Amino acid sequence: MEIKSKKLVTLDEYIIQSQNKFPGATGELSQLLRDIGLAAKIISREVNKAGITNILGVHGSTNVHGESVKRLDIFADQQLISALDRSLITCMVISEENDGIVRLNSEGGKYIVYLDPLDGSSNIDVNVSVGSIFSIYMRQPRYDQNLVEEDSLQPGSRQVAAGYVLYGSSTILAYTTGLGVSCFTLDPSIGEFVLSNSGFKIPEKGTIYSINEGSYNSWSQGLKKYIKYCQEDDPETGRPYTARYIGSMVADIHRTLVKGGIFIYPSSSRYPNGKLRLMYECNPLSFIMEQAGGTAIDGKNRIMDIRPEAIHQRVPIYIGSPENVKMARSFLEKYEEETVG
Ligand SMILES: O=P(O)(O)OC[C@H]1O[C@](O)(COP(=O)(O)O)[C@@H](O)[C@@H]1O
Ligand SMILES: [Mg+2]
Ligand SMILES: [Mg+2]
Repeated sequence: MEIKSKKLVTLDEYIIQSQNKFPGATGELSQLLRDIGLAAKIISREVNKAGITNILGVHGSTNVHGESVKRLDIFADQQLISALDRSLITCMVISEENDGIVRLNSEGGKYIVYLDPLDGSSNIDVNVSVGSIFSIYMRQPRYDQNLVEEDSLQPGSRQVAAGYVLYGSSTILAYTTGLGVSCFTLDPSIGEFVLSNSGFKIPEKGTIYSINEGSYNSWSQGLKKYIKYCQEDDPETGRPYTARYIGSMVADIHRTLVKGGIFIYPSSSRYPNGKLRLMYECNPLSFIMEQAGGTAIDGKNRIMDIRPEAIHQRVPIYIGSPENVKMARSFLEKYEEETVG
């Protein structure tokens, strides 16, 4: 009997095939994505054996947001930065774990990379999925080639690529260069990310809502009414929406992409501008979401159109299936008008 096995396409092969479609491409962005893929494998290996290697627990420092840093946060940060530094393509990195801009050895490098090296750190010690997020920009062409702040503060619409790695029951890497979303699964037996889905699309509408309901009392009237709407019977299914909240944004967004629905991190009295960071959480995941056919807004406006003012700035986010986000927005608008009027 003839056994036909499906041809596996690895991340590296896929990146090279995609690059070959653009004869003028220098191959630098492809190299950068492969560097991130390599760092992701090392982080994945460490996450998987975290319980036996003494890498769990706190590092003892706090980051720029005043959050307690975990050892795995630092490990992931170092792996990603050194992978990016090796190939001399990236001039600077901005990471959740570093207060300022990290300048790399290649001052003339074309690319600027934003990183959330380990997303969902509060879940590390309890064996719940965590992730890494990356967002890639090009520096502006100019004669003096000086690195200036404006290079690091470009709106999300200028991202040239973005993606995430989810260290879950399997390790998944998803990325976009603006031509759709491609997903890969790490096959531990061969140590390679293997293509599992290209042209990934989110359902137009879903019946899952995802929000930390602990801060209910400080939500806006419109948000309270929208969540109440989600808890009532949906006219199409005859049932209320399902609530799901993991507490690692990458994992919550990955589920939203696969199943549809909405993920919300709103402003509240504790976090007047929301908790999540524009440049290394919201912009890259919004780019992925839009490329998969979804929507991402701050309550009113498109996340990727926000003009950033600071590298660690926060923003509220409503992200997911287009119909769900549209409905949430209409509730926010309606009740804002009533409050104002
Ligand atoms: O515990 P909360 O307030 O619901 O916040 C959860 C959110 O915070 C984050 O953990 C922040 O990410 P970091 O772990 O990278 O700081 C998101 O992943 C998640 O969506
Ligand atoms: Mg995070
Ligand atoms: Mg983090």
